[in-house]
Amino acid sequence: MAEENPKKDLFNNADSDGRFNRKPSTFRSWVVPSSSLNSDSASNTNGTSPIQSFPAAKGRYVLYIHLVCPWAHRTLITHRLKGLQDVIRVIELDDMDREFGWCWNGKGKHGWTEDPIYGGTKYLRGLYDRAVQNSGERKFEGRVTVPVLWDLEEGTIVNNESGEIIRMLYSAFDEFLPEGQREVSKGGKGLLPDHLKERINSMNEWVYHEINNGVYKCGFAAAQEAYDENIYKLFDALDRVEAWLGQQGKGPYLFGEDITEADIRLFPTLIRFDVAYFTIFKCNLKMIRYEYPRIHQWLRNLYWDERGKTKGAFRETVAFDAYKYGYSQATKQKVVPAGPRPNILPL
Ligand SMILES: N[C@@H](CCC(=O)N[C@@H](CS)C(=O)NCC(=O)O)C(=O)O
Repeated sequence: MAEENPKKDLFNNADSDGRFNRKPSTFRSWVVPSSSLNSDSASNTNGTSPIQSFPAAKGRYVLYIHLVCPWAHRTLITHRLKGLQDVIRVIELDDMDREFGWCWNGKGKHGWTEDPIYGGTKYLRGLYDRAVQNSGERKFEGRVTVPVLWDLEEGTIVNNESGEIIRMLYSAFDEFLPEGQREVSKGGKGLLPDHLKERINSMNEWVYHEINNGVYKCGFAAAQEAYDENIYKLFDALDRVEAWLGQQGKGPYLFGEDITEADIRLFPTLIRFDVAYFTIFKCNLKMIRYEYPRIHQWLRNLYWDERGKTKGAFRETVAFDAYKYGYSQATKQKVVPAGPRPNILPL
């Protein structure tokens, strides 16, 4: 049975030295506002697929996600925060097969058992194959990851790098949104305002390496040295966020009064922390709820949002039970932990 004895086990996440190394994403094109479309293609720096510009359009693009994945989660939060529900359709994968990867297994709210757009395949891999077949290859040979921004018109993947997808969602589709929801109308209060861009970029850098990806370097470590090398860096970085929130003074968000990209990128990791990374990924020197009072407050402000700033974009995209199950599955543990309870404390 494939589940018992896969030819290639996708749940073996560490390299031969026991370390987890996240590979660069393969598809790196951009959707741009239709008015600024430039037909030139530049060659890609990582030598994979060429970088192209795709015109923004309503109903043309689809975002494929899985609720467990924190990288997909940031795209889902942004999609919801921006109010893009009628512009970009979201399709949820509901399971992971050890040999063939992300799939539809009838467990999602729609009960899909195959790709709801093209049919014929139950695996996201089918879409990756379709994307490369358009450029003459037979099969996609890299890692099949979520999120994916798919173009229905050209039948290809525009981009599968979450950090880039969220940046497209901030403003590329604004022409289809009411004036008040456009990034430009928000001035200095947008998701990535000019005056904060440099500081946000520099925070992204360490948060990505030490926290977003740091939890994976601990959780997928298959050698003691690999775990030891990363666990202290992770908690040093969390200490740094705790101190950061102290210096910010008024908060309640990482850069003050308004939600920015920095919050969107940190939230998916920290909402999973106590319920999955602490228990299943052995990121267990401290718990957010007991040992990081400022981070805990920041997290609950976003989740419970009593100020009406989030439009439910954070809380309604969270799936605690899926995290407990999904990370247990990804680390080949047969038993799913029950706690901690509650999944998140009230404000
Ligand atoms: N750089 C990518 C990483 C995405 C990623 O690694 N997603 C994971 C799920 S959390 C995945 O699809 N893993 C499947 C695999 O590597 O086989 C991004 O940020 O979009």
